[in-house]
Amino acid sequence: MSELLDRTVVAIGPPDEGAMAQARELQGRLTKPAGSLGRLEELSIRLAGLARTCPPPPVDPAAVAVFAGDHGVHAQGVTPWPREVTAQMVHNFVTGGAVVNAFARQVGASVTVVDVGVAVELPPSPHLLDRKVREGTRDMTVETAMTRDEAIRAIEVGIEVADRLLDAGAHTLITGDMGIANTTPSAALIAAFTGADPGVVTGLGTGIDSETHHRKVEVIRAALALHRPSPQDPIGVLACVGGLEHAAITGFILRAAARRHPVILDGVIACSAALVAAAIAPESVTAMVAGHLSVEPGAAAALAHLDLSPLLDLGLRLGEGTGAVLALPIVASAVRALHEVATFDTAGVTDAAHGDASPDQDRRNSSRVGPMDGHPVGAGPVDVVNEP
Ligand SMILES: Cc1cc2ncn([C@H]3O[C@H](COP(=O)(O)O)[C@@H](O)[C@H]3O)c2cc1C
Ligand SMILES: O=C(O)c1cccnc1
Repeated sequence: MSELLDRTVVAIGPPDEGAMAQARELQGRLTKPAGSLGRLEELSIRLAGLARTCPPPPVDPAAVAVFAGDHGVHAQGVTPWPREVTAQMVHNFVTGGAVVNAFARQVGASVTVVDVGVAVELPPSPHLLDRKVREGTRDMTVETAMTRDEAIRAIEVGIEVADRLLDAGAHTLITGDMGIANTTPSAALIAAFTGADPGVVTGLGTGIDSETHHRKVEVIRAALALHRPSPQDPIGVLACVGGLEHAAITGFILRAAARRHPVILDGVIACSAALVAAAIAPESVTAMVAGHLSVEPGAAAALAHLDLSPLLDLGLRLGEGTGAVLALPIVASAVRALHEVATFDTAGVTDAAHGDASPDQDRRNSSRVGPMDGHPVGAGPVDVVNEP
């Protein structure tokens, strides 16, 4: 591996059972029926285990990193879009015009754009991190997409970007990607790690006809037959059939896990990179939050393999980080509940389990539930309860 990657992997540890037990117990005391927040309760407990404290820190601020790279396998006709669109979209990201920019503004997340392997030289921009490892991968049906060294250097780019964003104050990281043809290496990685047939985990990407889909599946079969990558050697798999942005996202996830911050996964590209991260460091899964379920069939296969369930299912098939950004307010709300919701004892609400509402008037008046006490009902305008 490399010194930086080694250090990152060694720092990844198990969830803190004590903090999880505390969060579970606190969820049971909040003024709501036990279990009524469904999967948000499980999520809050998991995030307490990750942070080793209950309640875990608020998820804001959040930062998206969009890793961009090109793909040699584009030459095999696996996508209708010309390769130039990767560079053109990078320009769109840095000028704030892509979907991920709009969605990130909606939720108050920052967007950082990283060139880890775009095939052409990009004009310098104060909004673009130039971390190009090489100008696109090689064609995986002919040779390995990357050398091992290139794959490791791209992983290190992801580690460095995670550090940069966390050091700048981000609490939650969000994965983003851009790379025309990148659903092909994603499906290849997913087939390699899950053992699923490429015909089952390969989707339509940006939108292809059935003839192109057939070709895409055969291209993936050919690459896997050529390299016979072993999941026991995750970096080898990544180098043979992955992409530079997949490698960077792998490093980004590993560093988030090492520093015990949540990382929200976007669609099929992120899910395939998450398989690489989990194969390198199984405990990194603790830090992963599945933002949404991409239409790409490989995403469901990867998430099942990781035992993660997606928060949203909106029929998205875009990438860039869009689905993960949309999930951010849900993750934030899950944590906020542990910080702000009153407990049965402090709020004077009768708990079905104990039947003993606290009648203590002082405590009731200082609780966060019932702040409208004292307002005559129906007598003119009433102050809003929540500050914005
Ligand atoms: C205009 C445009 C914006 C995008 N934003 C994300 N993707 C997404 O689509 C591409 C993967 O699909 P495929 O494997 O079929 O080429 C990636 O660039 C991914 O980020 C886009 C694609 C296009 C065309
Ligand atoms: O799931 C994704 O992220 C995705 C799906 C189709 C095309 N690009 C990205």
